[in-house]
Amino acid sequence: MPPQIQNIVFLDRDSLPASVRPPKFAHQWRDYAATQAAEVAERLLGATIAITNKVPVRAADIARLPDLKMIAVAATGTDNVDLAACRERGIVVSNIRNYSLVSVPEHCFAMILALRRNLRAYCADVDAGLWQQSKQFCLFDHPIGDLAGSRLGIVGYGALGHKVAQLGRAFGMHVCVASRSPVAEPDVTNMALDELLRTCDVVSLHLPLNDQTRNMIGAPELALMKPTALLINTARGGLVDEAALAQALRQGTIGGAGFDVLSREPPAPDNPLLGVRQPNFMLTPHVAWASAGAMQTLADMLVDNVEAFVAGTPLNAVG
Ligand SMILES: NC(=O)C1=CN([C@@H]2O[C@H](COP(=O)(O)OP(=O)(O)OC[C@H]3O[C@@H](n4cnc5c(N)ncnc54)[C@H](O)[C@@H]3O)[C@@H](O)[C@H]2O)C=CC1
Ligand SMILES: O=C(O)C(=O)CO
Repeated sequence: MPPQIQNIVFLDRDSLPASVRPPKFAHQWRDYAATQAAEVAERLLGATIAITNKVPVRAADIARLPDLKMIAVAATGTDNVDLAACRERGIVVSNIRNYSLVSVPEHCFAMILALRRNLRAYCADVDAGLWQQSKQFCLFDHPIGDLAGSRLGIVGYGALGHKVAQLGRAFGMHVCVASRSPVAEPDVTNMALDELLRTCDVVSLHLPLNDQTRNMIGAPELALMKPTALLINTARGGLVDEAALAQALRQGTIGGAGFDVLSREPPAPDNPLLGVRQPNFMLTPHVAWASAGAMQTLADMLVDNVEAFVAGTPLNAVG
């Protein structure tokens, strides 16, 4: 029997500026630069393998795609795919693991250091000519903190949580973890989420978005945090109630926040966090993963996943 030709469709090719090698099996490949939610089913018609970075593939799409056998997610997070509908239909969903273990933690610490040392406020002062008017050699008008000796709280202790903890220790921070099961590591203090929020100086989120974690940080949780504490979110926007965070930042009930993700991306103009123009809030456009090296590793792993599926030995299956 001749081998079946796989029909591969990449829904958002422009979201991965890296070289994607052709898979080593008979196939037809179609790229779309970007795809709107309403176009998904039509574009995947006849596809056996779908590739998506962030385009949603929902139950209603899956119901219209009898040929679909695999969804290769070009990311770690699979919250854009209806995993239950895929399970029901026997569609294999794979993700990319451990590709950004340098890029994301370094992005977290870029934000933590910038916020703790008030770099945005100082750079704005220099841009506004305030240093030139200073009566002494330095201009000191915003508080600066050190990381050494402070508490780093990590929520979700998987691949990225571990790496962020390692960097935290290198900065002399004491690592506290809120995870689903206690961590047996001598230099980690296990805590319930409430205690972690109450006692940590920096809180960094590293867990997937799902029905259990959606909006897990809302007004009551933010109210537990120290007025000097920083909240860092490079995981998923839906983990945090954005209106409640905007209010906490405006009222100064937390020290600051560094976010790389929002509940909807690209964000709607009325996203409450877009309106927070304060130096103690930093927002980056979902690029923590996007060092050139991490993106190329991801692209290579993506094709590994597709090849493994076609060989009958799926890799990184989710759900
Ligand atoms: N901003 C960016 O560019 C990137 C964002 N991400 C996000 O980071 C997330 C984490 O990535 P990894 O660490 O690689 O994933 P991972 O699967 O290695 O770790 C996730 C951890 O969260 C834990 N967890 C799940 N539910 C929990 C709960 N309710 N309470 C406490 N812990 C819980 C899991 O047990 C696991 O240890 C991804 O799901 C993705 O959404 C990942 C890569 C890049
Ligand atoms: O890998 C992920 O989950 C990301 O968010 C990067 O796209």
